[in-house]
Amino acid sequence: MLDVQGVTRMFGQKAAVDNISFRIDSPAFVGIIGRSGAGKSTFLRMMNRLLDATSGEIRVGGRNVLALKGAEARAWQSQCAMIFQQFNLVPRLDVASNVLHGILNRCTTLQTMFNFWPRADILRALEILDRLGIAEQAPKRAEALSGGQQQRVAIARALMQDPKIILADEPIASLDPMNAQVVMDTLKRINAEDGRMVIANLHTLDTARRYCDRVIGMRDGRIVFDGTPDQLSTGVARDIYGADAGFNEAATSTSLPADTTADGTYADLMLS
Ligand SMILES: Nc1ncnc2c1ncn2[C@@H]1O[C@H](COP(=O)(O)OP(=O)(O)OP(=O)(O)O)[C@@H](O)[C@H]1O
Repeated sequence: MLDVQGVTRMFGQKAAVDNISFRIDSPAFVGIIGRSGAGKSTFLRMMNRLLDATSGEIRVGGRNVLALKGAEARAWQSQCAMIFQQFNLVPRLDVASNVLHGILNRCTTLQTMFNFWPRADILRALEILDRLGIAEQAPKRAEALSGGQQQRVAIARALMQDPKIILADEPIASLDPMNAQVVMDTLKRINAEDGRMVIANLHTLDTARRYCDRVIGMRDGRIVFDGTPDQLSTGVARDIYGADAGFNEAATSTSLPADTTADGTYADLMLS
């Protein structure tokens, strides 16, 4: 399904992503973990063609998507929708229009200028918002929503593209644990119900363990771990994060403890 072969991205003399290879054969939920600067975002940005690779291939359905040009490259970008830590919505625009922006590249300039969308597309956007539990927010400005709701709007916009793959670059890094859980549950549902592959860069081990079928650990641009969440022991995590013997897993936790209190006291620490 997805075959990454020897992908490298240089910035000057530095390899941000250094000759990485892996295959994903099913529409799995894959987490990429590693400390800040490990190369996680650079990889996702290459996959989505926001950034060119220096060398290597990413084969999907037999073709190398890194070599696609023009309209074919744009078509590929629709098939692998990306969501970002900062949501990247148009803040002053209503939620429904933000979702419809997922199909911007299929619309004429006039349609976009006058915010005119075919009825069928509007209905589909509302259907997607309803599925994600935020239909009642459709007429509101995006900026009026909470972070968790905004990220669900961004997921709805991605779904509007009907992508095969969803790339999520630290989708919960700006959210409190409660909203983080809602967003991760949403991504998991889309993965399980629709069979869309999800590849998510994650800062925290507990999230990777809880949601992923497979975890890839990156360090200094290289893959240093590729396995199941069960295989992600504290020792392995220590290697991935380049931490010393004093490494404390709690320092990468965003989970809600069972006894989270009404005043919202919980561990909200990340290793960066
Ligand atoms: N445009 C750029 N120009 C120069 N260096 C860059 C550029 N983008 C990324 N880098 C470098 O490439 C390396 C990998 O960065 P990248 O953002 O992919 O890491 P990351 O694992 O996603 O980290 P974070 O979790 O902080 O986002 C870092 O050393 C970074 O400084």
